[in-house]
Amino acid sequence: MDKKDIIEALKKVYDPELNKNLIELNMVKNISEKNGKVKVEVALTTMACPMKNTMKDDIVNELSSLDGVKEVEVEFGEMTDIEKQSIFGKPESLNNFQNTTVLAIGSGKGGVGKSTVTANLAVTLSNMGYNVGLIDADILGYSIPQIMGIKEEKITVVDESIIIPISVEGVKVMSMGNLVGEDEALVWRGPVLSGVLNQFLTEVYWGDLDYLLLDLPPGTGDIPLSIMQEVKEAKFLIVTTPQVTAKGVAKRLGIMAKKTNTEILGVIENMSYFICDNCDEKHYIFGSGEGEALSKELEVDFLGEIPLLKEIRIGSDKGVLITKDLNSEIGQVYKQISEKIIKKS
Ligand SMILES: Nc1ncnc2c1ncn2[C@@H]1O[C@H](COP(=O)(O)OP(=O)(O)OP(=O)(O)O)[C@@H](O)[C@H]1O
Repeated sequence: MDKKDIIEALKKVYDPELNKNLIELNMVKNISEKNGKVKVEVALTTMACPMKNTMKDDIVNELSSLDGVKEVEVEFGEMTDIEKQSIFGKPESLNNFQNTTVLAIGSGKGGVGKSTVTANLAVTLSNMGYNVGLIDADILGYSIPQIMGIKEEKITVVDESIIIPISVEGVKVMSMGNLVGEDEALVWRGPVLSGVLNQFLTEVYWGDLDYLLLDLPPGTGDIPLSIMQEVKEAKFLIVTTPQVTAKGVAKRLGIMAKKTNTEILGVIENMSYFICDNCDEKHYIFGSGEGEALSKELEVDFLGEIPLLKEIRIGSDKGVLITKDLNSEIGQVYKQISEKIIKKS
């Protein structure tokens, strides 16, 4: 039996998601044959690949049709990070973002208001006269279109290759939510998600930006890590709430940033206090001082406290940005935080 025949047969087996054959994708790591028994070792982009069984069946079918093959064994392994990058690409070194400050906004826990803070920071920076872009890097759990009132809008693609972001309140926005239907089931794999983010970074026509904000998924998963490792220009902002539990998990993100030598611009505490309608006093209902304590523990700046406001919640439910008016009370809170960011970036 000639190995060349086996390779030719494997060229007929495609990764259904990537639409390329196994040889082209360099997925076949080893082929052995003894007395009509063929063993093929295949490296997948992830062991959780939902197409594993389909690929196995295809390999068995193709190889069984070769003369002399009596038995086919398929063994799966996983590609190395470098091999994955050769398939999905790496973000370019942000060539067209030479004069852009990239701000990656992360949190430990979900629900601390990171997306709300990102959207309002973007609008505030834009109101202060800067050119601002925003990438919803929470590819599957996107909420930026809802918060910014652009749920119904669709991204424009010119000449099948130039992707034009949506403009809202002067901010250019790119979110998966404007590319797919709201309830569309997205069962994507880690490397594919990173691939989408790379595309957002490299294939979208952003023009000249002063600031590019990335709304990260919560926690310390693949996306925050790949940004820390690959988007060297990114500076991190950590959003937390006054609860001790939120601080604990946010700290892990900070530690991850430190380990990867990623700059942390500072910590923002959201939902810090509630101003009572009747007595006009600040009530620290979730506790106080945890955001500042986190910044001290991470040895980074504390950038400010954002109040818990009914209007903020209503605003994001309705897609109305509360910081549209830079001179409003909340507009001023965001302006002060933005000024600190500008100074440090
Ligand atoms: N300062 C605030 N005052 C009142 N409500 C707020 C405030 N910040 C955020 N919210 C509300 O909290 C909810 C969660 O906010 P958001 O979606 O921004 O959180 P998140 O941290 O991005 O969550 P996830 O990471 O899980 O997507 C929303 O309903 C939002 O309107």
